[in-house]
Formats: sequence, C-alpha cells, structure tokens
Amino acid sequence: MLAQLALENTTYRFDKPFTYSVPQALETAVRPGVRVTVPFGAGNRTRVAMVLSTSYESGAGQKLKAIASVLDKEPLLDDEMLALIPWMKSRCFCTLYDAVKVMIPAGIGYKLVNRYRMNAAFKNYDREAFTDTAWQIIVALTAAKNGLTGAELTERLGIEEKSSDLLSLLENGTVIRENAASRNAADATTRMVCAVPDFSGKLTPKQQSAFDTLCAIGTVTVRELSYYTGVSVGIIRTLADKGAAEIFEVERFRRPKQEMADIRLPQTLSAEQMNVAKDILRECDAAEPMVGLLYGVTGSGKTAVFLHVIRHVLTVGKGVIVTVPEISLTPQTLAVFTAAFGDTVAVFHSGLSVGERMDEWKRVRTGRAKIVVGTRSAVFAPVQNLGLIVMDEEQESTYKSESTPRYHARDIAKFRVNYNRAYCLLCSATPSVESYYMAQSGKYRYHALHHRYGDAVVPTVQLVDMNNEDLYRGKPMISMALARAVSENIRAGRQSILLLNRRGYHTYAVCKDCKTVAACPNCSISMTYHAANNRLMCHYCGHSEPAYVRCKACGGELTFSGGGTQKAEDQLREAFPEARILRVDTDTTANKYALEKKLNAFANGEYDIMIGTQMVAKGLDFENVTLVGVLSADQSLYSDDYRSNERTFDLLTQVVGRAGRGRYRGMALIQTHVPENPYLHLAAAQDYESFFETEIRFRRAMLYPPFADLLQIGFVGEKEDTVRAAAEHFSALLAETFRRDYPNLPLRLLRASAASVSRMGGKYRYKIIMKYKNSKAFRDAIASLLGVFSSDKRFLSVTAYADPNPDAIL
Ligand SMILES: Nc1ncnc2c1ncn2[C@@H]1O[C@H](COP(=O)(O)OP(=O)(O)OP(=O)(O)O)[C@@H](O)[C@H]1O
Ligand SMILES: [Zn+2]
Repeated sequence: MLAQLALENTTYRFDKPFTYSVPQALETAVRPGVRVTVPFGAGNRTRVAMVLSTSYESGAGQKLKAIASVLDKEPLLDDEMLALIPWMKSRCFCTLYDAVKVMIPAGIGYKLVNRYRMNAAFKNYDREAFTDTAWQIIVALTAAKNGLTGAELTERLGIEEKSSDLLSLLENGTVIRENAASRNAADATTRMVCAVPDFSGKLTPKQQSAFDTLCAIGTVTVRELSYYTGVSVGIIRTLADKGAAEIFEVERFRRPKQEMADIRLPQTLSAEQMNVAKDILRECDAAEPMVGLLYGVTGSGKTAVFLHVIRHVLTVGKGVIVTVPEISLTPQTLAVFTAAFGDTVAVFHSGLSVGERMDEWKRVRTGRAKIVVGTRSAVFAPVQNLGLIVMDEEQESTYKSESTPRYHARDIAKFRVNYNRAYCLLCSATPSVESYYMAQSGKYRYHALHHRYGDAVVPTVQLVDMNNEDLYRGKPMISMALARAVSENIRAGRQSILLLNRRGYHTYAVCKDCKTVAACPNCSISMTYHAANNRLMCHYCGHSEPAYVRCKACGGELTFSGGGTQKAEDQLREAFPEARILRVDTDTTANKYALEKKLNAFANGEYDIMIGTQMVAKGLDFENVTLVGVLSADQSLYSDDYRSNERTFDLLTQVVGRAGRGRYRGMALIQTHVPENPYLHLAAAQDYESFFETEIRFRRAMLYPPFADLLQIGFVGEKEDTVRAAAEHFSALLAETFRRDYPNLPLRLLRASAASVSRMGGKYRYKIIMKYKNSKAFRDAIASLLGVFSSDKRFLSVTAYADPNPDAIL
C-alpha cells in the first residue's frame, strides 16, 4: 500500500504530493484525511504529513520510505476538502500543507519540536574539555530529566539551536537530538497582569516604571500595560518572575448568552422581503449550484431575509455556513443567530480559545451543529451536507487573506457550492464592483431590497464644505452645522454616531526648522501621537517610543498636527461638556469584552455620542441613533489603490446607514475639504447604481478587475539594493518567459517598483503588478518562475510571494 502525502514545512519550490509506503501494521489506520509522521530528507528528520490518497501497487514500495506513525484516529478532512487542497495550491501559490492548515482548527495542529538530551553513555565530566557554553548545555541537560526543547534552551540559557557549541556536541555524540510531534498549545486566552503591592525587591528603571503604572491602574491585560508604558512583554514577564507582578489568564470570549428579550427577532417578513426570499428559496432548491447577490439598502432587513432562507435550508436537512467580516461580528449578530437557532449554531472566530475552537469544530464535523457563523476561515467549516453559504457584507476586505494561503473566502465559497451543488448568497448594501458586475452580466442571480423595513427611510445627507464653514468654538474638527445638529439631537434625547477613520491623537509631527517628519525607525511612515500614553506609535509595525518635542535630525521644535479619534474625543468633550461620550477604536477595545460592553452600554442609552473608527460604521443597529456625522471624509479619497473609490463609497454609505433605522427619522452630515469630489456626492445620495456606473467605466478603461485579474508579486528583504535587484530580475524573467513560451496569453506587466510603504518593520518591499486573464497555463508559468527564483543564489535573502487579486496594492 502506498500513500500520497502533503508534507508540512516543505519549501514552495519542492512542494508536491510525496509518495510513501505504508507498513502492513498501519494499513487500516492510514486513510485519506488522517495525519501521519514520516522520515524526510537526508537526515530522516520527522515531519507531519496529511494523507491525500492511498493506492496499491505490487512491488513498488521497496525503494520508498515508510510512514512512521498515524496521528489521527478519524480523518480530519473529507473528500471535498482533499479536493480543495490542490485547487488552493494552484490558485493561491501556497504549499499543499498551507492549505491543510487553514482547514483544521489550530488546537488540532501538531508541531514538531526538537528535544535535546544527554547521551546516556556520556561519562566524561571534565570541565576543561569543553567551552563555557558547551559546559552550560551539559549541566542543564544533565539536570533535566526529559531533556530540553530548542525553545527551552534558548529561553533558559540564551543558546540558539544553531549555535556552534550545540552543533559540535551533537556531532561528537555527547548530546542527542530527537524530534517529536506535540500538540500545539497556543494560548487564545487573554493574559492579565496585576501588581504585587508589598513587593520590595530591586527593579531596573524600565521595570520600575511598568510596576508604578501597574500599581496605579490595577489589573490590566498584558497588551494594555505594554501599550501604556511602552515596555515589552518580556519585561512584564520579568516583573512577574521577580515577584513584583502576577500574570494570569482569563478566557477571552465566551458565546454571548443573551436574554431572548433583548433581541428583536424579525417575525413576519414585509411584502418586499417576502418576494425576495421566495425567489431565493426557489433558486436554493434548484438542482444546479448557483450564486445569488442580495443587494439591500442599509436597514432593509437583509438579515431577516437570510434568516428565512436559512430556516428553509435547515428543514430540508442541509447545513449552512454564514460568514461575517470581523468588524461586524458584534454581539448583536451572534445573539440573533443564537436566539433564532439555539445550540445548532457553532461559532468560529479568532477570539475563541483553542479548546473552544476544537469543540465547535467537532460539533460541526459530527453533525451536531448545523449552522456555522464565523469570520473568513469559517468558510472551511466541515459542515455536513452543505446547502447554503451566506456571506454578509461580501465586499469587506477582511474576506481576503493577507498571509499564506492568500485566498479569498468568496472563491472558496464558490468551490464548495459547486462541489455540493449548493447555493451561495452574497449580501450587501454596497456590493463589491466585481460581484455587482457578475450579477449584471447574469452570472449571479440578482435580488434587491430597495426600501428600509417598516416606516423607516434612508437618512438625508448633507455635505459640509469645511473650507467655508464656521468652526464651532474654534474646534477645527467640528463645524457649526455639525455642532447644531449634535446639540439638537442631545436635547431631543437621541443618540449620535461620529466617524473619524484614524486613531490616535495627532497623526503626525513635523520639525518647524528642517521639516523632517517624526517617522518610525522601521517603516517609511510617520508616527501617530497618542495622548493616552504620551507616546509616538507606528500603526504599521507597532513600534512606540516616548513622545519627544525636539527634532531628532536638527533639534528644532516639533509641531504636532492632524487629528485622530483621541483628539476628536477631546474636542467633543470641550464642545459638549454636558454630553456623555464613548470612544470606540482598537485602542479602547483591546479585548473583545470591552467592545461588547461598550456597545451594550450605548444600546442601553448610557451615552449620547459614540465617536470611533470604521468599527462604528458597519453592521450596528441602534434604533435611537438619528444622527451620523463624518468628521473628515478626505483621507481615503486620494490613496493610490485602485479600490480607494470603492472603499470611500462603502464606508460613507455604511456609516450614513446607521441613522434612522427604527421609528425616528435620521440625518447625516459629512465634513470635507473637497466637496466637489464625485464619490462623496454619490455616497451622500446613497446611489449605488450611479456609483457602479462611474466606477465600472474607470475599471474598464484601466483594465482592473473584473476586466482582468491582478497578480501582485511582493519582494521583501533587509537590503534595499538586493530587494530591488530581485524585483527587477524577476520582472525581466517574466517578460522574457511570456514572450517566448506564451505569446498568446494576454498580459500587461507593470514595472517593478517600490511598495507605497517601501519599508515596513525594518524590511524593504518591492512589487510587480500584472494584469492578466486567469488560466492554468498562466498560473503554472508563475509557479515555476517562483521556483526558479527561490533557487537563485543571489537572492536567497529576499522572500518573494505571489498574491492573486490582492486586497490592497503594496
Ligand atoms: N421582517 C422584519 N420584522 C421585524 N423587524 C425587522 C424585519 N426586517 C427588518 N427588521 C428590523 O429592521 C432593522 C434593520 O434590519 P437589518 O439590520 O437586517 O438590516 P440590514 O439590511 O442588514 O442593514 P445594514 O446593511 O445597514 O446592516 C433591524 O432592527 C431589524 O430588526
Ligand atoms: Zn513601524
């Protein structure tokens, strides 16, 4: 018996199904979908592998290596997922095992670790015969009963696994290396830290400042303490080791068990909703697989429609997946599903602990849970007899994975719908241009809800020209018009939502004399001043340092300008001293509990104004919100990404849509310095169709999706010259290969160029963009070029990856 395997940790260049022989004793245990361990490479190191298929061949097994052990009793993957693995490898330019990894929950993953122990035969305890480091290793390993893992060696002795002392001990047989498969115990809990008040030991100045802060603020998450004091997590751990603080873990997110009374479950559908639901049901019941697009203005009750459709699919005995973008995975969304379907719902998202994830995954795999609600990776859920996939807010960028494997959840959904002859329902008030185009050209079924539910109507929207408008009490972020509306709204006992899609206090600091901008030392990007911790922070790599007032280049005075949510909050407090104000951004909601609590408090009327980033713009449903204000709509308008128009329209339409969803009429104000921008007018009119007509012309003229596919090849490395040379070399290789071997493949190749943030996290980044027609021939050519490139000795320090239809251009 032979088995074809996907091996973990292969390089992309050598990745393919590997064939191993199956020892007789393991023949019943080795089945497609279970994981095994195998010896691999010249050193026969142990690797984990997924069995893709098995076969019988007489006499063929002799030359092959044999499977060593079987890790799973039951297959983790079924035929559908096994078929999806090579499909993903071909389209996402990843290894087979990269695909396996997203399909199984993290807790089930095995990790191979090196374990070092003393050779039992070792007798030569002669201190003089060894270097200091080697002797340290010997002492430590002799003391450790079960030996030490590589990570433990590094942690305790500061010795890297590739240290020459360790290697020579291995070579002369003093120390033995074994590798073992062990379950990943990644923690998905939140680590909290509190001070031990009567601590009196000695601390370094950094440790002291963290300790003092901790004494002042009480129990916080480790992440928050690191945010406020700027000390690393390592230092916080040292504090705990010295007995000055205590670190403990709490479960991060439990499934909200909300009172049924809290939730307004839609009961009977309106006439418009019913018509749409009926049409969709008919398509769901059809024998062939289909994709439908449900367009519905904000507040039209798309949820009510798909709940109706889901109920029907369940009654015919089929399973359902509902995906939501992370930001709208609010307690509200989850509560609606739990209220409607109880325990048949399983929840998949990154906030779950490993144990919870595994349990939920198993409930689905065994058919006990029939509906999965979750973020992007929920699209891989092992739902039995899949009948329907609903993608809510299908245009959201969070559906595209920005790390390996670089898949789009919509593409995976379409694969699964075809495989299962099922139905995929894409929902949005602002569909992606690609999806709407597919609906227009008849490839997707189109359904539309044009009216809000009940007596509600879409809000009236007014653009406020900040060039000519008087400011309220001199506050640069608040116009008279907005101030009047907010005051009136407070007086009427209604709530307001204000949007500013930038966090922090000041968004940049520049020197008055030499004009140097305070920039991140690791990234080619300006740092944002945070008043909450008095630090300058980089929003790309997380670097932070105490705020300084003198230019680092010339010693001149820094001026701080540009405003984020923290500053907006300050200005609002000064402008409306009587108002109760809530700020919502990633800084105030470091853990999921915080967001849940804040939204509940807002829903209970404990605040008058909610100010925040895009987190407040989408998916929220509060009846008492009748005013929406956009403090500045300008920052997203001039980004050089081809999707920036779409993003602007989407964000503005969605946030405007938070107003007037219930009994009371809503209105919205959008402050801007460029009132002539056409996309602002389209968003103000909430006119999706006109937006689409404008945008599709641009896409056609520029040959952007849906008229071509994009492929971005990214190059990342520490030396700028090498990264640039690599990108240019690859670009030349591409041009030549396609001219010579594929003269008939349509292709437009843009020159290699620096990424728009050309340095990030200390690494330089270059990109090549291609516009092409997706085909197997094209993908194979790219895959082989990536292979050739990765073996080029000149560019070993540069990582290259291909990203199909990237969410954002580098
Ligand atoms: N059939 C119905 N019966 C009772 N209430 C309904 C019904 N349909 C919609 N609603 C209510 O109308 C409001 C808007 O519905 P919902 O949140 O589903 O809209 P939506 O289309 O998802 O909006 P958005 O795109 O803005 O998020 C909700 O408060 C919802 O409870
Ligand atoms: Zn940075």
